[in-house]
Amino acid sequence: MTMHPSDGPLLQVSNVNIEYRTRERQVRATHDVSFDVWPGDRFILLGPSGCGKSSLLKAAGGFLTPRSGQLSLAGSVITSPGPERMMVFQEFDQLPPWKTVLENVMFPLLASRKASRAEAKETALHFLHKVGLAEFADVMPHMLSGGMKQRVAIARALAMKPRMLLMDEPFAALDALTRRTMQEELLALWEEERFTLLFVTHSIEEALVVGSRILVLSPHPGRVRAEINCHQFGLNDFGSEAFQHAARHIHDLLFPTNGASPSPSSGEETAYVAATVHPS
Ligand SMILES: Nc1ncnc2c1ncn2[C@@H]1O[C@H](COP(=O)(O)OP(=O)(O)OP(=O)(O)O)[C@@H](O)[C@H]1O
Repeated sequence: MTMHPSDGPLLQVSNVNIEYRTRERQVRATHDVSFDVWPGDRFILLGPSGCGKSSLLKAAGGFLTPRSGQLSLAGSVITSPGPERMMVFQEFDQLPPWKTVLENVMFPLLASRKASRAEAKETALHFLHKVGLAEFADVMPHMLSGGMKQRVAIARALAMKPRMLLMDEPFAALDALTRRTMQEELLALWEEERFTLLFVTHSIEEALVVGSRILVLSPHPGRVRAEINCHQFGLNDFGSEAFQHAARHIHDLLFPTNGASPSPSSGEETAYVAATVHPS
């Protein structure tokens, strides 16, 4: 990581409107979404199905262009995918099945000409070791469990030393225990590598555990509902009163009752979560 926090946000998302147009219809996925991700942030996009989380992640990845507004990485407008933004998806089939685990991790390093074959192998083995899979380097992906495949995908992304790691519900298809372990491992990797993370989830608990900041989105089209600081929570806080309170608070933001706008900044709530709520 070469950027210093004083250099400004790493990712700037400004008034982004994303639309999909098919022959039959036009779908507005996001409306006027703005947020900043700073170097070293673990920034979460949280919201119900259809609020445009994946669309925003794809736009940050350079896989789609917003109808209006813009996304910039370190001041340069994002117009296409690039090796400095690596993506990890939810699906277990993101690893080409004809390549071994090692070849899978080496592939982006070789394809982007970032490393010679020997360097790529060394880096790939280093990151496979970090995710606990060095012994599986010569195995084919179909012989791995879902969690192991996700670990390979994470190793493959981190091996590129990206400026930003983009993760689209990477643990959503895993069983609860594996999901918890993977969250733990991701946080341990972050402690070591301090990468900048943009992470999509629809789980409030996962957002609070994995994130340092949460952008809460409301659906149809996706709008910013609130921004919440949550760096104080870790895996050991799951059952704590403060954690439960923060989770309830986010739940109320996502599902306001009687159309009322919840007020997060009143009284005792501020002791648990620092939030900026945006008017609906
Ligand atoms: N390729 C596409 N063509 C047309 N509409 C799309 C396309 N991709 C997404 N959409 C629509 O855009 C909206 C936002 O979708 P998106 O996948 O970004 O939301 P999401 O919050 O990630 O949802 P989920 O949690 O269900 O994945 C939805 O209404 C969806 O139907």
